[in-house]
Amino acid sequence: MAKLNILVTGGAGYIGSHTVKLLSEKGFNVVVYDNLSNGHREAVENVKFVEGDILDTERLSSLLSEVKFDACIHFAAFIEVGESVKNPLKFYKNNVAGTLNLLTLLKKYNVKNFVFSSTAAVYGNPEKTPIKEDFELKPVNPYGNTKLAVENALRDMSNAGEISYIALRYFNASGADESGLIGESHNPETHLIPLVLKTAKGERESIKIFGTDYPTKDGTCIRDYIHVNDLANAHILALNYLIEGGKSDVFNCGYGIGYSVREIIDTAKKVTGIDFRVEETERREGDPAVLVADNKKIKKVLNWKPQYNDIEYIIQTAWNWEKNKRF
Ligand SMILES: NC(=O)c1ccc[n+]([C@@H]2O[C@H](COP(=O)([O-])OP(=O)(O)OC[C@H]3O[C@@H](n4cnc5c(N)ncnc54)[C@H](O)[C@@H]3O)[C@@H](O)[C@H]2O)c1
Ligand SMILES: O=c1ccn([C@@H]2O[C@H](COP(=O)(O)OP(=O)(O)O[C@H]3O[C@H](CO)[C@H](O)[C@H](O)[C@H]3O)[C@@H](O)[C@H]2O)c(=O)[nH]1
Repeated sequence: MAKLNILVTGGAGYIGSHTVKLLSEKGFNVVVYDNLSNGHREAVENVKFVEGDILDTERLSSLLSEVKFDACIHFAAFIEVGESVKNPLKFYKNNVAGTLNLLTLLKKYNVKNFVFSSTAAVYGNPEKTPIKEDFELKPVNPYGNTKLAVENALRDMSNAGEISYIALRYFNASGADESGLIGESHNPETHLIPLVLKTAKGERESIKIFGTDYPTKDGTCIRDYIHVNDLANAHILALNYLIEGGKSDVFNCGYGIGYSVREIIDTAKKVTGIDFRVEETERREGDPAVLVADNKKIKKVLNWKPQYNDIEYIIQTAWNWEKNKRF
């Protein structure tokens, strides 16, 4: 059977590059389309790479007319919540206008299957935990609003028969591939685990705990950290489901287990064997106290099975990467 052609926007980024590696291993023919605004060319050395922007209609059209794609997995976006509050237009332009441009061209070239990177940020400050997909969607920052806007567009397009899509609402992506060849490398880095490990490495003086007065067991925020390769696998399952004719849907991606900021720091000290400085500071604006996924739906419908659900393994793989980063 001929290999299926998959367009991966933002494939040179953190989650994208792990998914691209798995797609290649599973026998898909991958083309990465990325403008390298935050991605790394070295992260996708073994697949076809096109440097381009999702807002660049000409470049994208030329690729779509050259290759007949069976599906698109769309990671390309700006991701930093704090920056989205300061510069919302930049986020609406890239995450919403960019995605609408991509969807317009996919429609023109008859690419009907679409997997979208959504986020737990669409839930805002949920009243209950764990969070189910049918909870109210009320983002508390522009980043979350841009992701919800795209989810809405996809639902309406799907209802009109224009597309079949899966939106995956990621909780906290973390860890790195065991090969040590790819891993998380954001600039600036704002995510807790890489920042903690940079502190262990001596690259930063201390790790700051943003808020110790949350209504949680130890006063710090709780998150659901999912290994990036379990997330990558969710994309493969979503893709196969759509290709086999599955109907459009939305799924949480998380383990359903929460760890506090203090627990992450303690585990990092254990895994690295290094003691480092921890500072307790004010809350960071807009951080919900607890974000933990109810993952029953993705397990049931896509038969997703977590393989790396172990916080020590997650931090160990992130540490292996952090010590020997290639980019
Ligand atoms: N990291 C997380 O914990 C997390 C959580 C929820 C959702 N997400 C979503 O997952 C996706 C991937 O996140 P990530 O952590 O891998 O981020 P990342 O920044 O590492 O990857 C995003 C990639 O998209 C590219 N890109 C951005 N704008 C582009 C454009 N206009 N045209 C072409 N390429 C463009 C960047 O160069 C980068 O390679 C994003 O859509 C993000 O919103 C991430
Ligand atoms: O130096 C730091 C960095 C983070 N934190 C805390 O650690 C937790 C995790 O923070 P991250 O920045 O690593 O991740 P977030 O939960 O804020 O956000 C991530 O997951 C969200 C979905 O849950 C969104 O998708 C978002 O884009 C993505 O960055 C939060 O309580 C945060 O306050 C600290 O205490 N100190």
